[in-house]
Amino acid sequence: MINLHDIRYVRLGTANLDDARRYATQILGLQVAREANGAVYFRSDSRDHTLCYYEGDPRETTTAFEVTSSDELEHAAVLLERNAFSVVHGSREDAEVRHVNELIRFKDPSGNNIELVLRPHASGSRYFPSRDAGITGFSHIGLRTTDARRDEDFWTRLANARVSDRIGEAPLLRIDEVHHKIALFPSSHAGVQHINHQVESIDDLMRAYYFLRERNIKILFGPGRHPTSGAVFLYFEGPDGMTYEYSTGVSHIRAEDDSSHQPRQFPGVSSSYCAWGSKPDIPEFKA
Ligand SMILES: O=C/C=C/C(C(=O)O)=C(/O)C(=O)O
Ligand SMILES: [Fe+2]
Repeated sequence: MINLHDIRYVRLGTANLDDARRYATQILGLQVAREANGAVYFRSDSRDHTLCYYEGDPRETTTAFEVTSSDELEHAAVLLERNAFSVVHGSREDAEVRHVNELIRFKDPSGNNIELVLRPHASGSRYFPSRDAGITGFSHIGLRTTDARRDEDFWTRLANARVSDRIGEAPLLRIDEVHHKIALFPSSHAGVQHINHQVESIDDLMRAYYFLRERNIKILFGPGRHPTSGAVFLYFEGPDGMTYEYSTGVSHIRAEDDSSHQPRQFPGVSSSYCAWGSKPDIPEFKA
């Protein structure tokens, strides 16, 4: 079993690094950790970085998960290879660029780029956001899947993910007590579908709504409440067509309830995505 300890960072190629930097700081509100070798690293919490934009193809998206020991990393590599996934061991330079001690890379069955990293760096300095967006940290991603059942099997059988709920064929998967850290949304192609940051309160979310509208940032969904995790959310458009989400109040499934938790099946209708009646302008969320 691949033991995913936590989601760690997303790496995104971009054709315009200046625009991406401006957006990530002035709109999203993240802190620049550093700029180096054609890449900008952003912090959202106490970690070294949780987002990296680099000069490259915007269709190239990568998600990293932390594993907790060298044995776990090696075990994951062996298990993946045994199941016919091709695994690349990151070089020393790859690890340095990612501010981790070691990593392996592979593609999930849909072709999503996944990295497993060992000892990703923490930061000794306090997170100091570029604007007061109320961000408390990077929390989850939506991943596109070309076959939701197959990929649910991959994440839950080969790795330690568990299904918290499903909307239609889309599973929301947890790897710790948080309702979900990965959500798989059916699509014709692979790639990160959305990037979630938690904010402190509904006030932050509503402040963001007016802030974004004033700056002509396209609101894609919300404000609303997800019936699944109970989180209040707002989705909006980022550089290169990426979707960003702020949400607050995501539910937890406590360790003592983990084995008895029964995923709920929500139908693929709009009220399963938002309990308040907001309609998504996001293809993967359209009922
Ligand atoms: O619309 C479906 C999304 C559900 C949730 C949730 O329950 O919080 C997400 O955050 C998501 O996967 O986007
Ligand atoms: Fe989300």
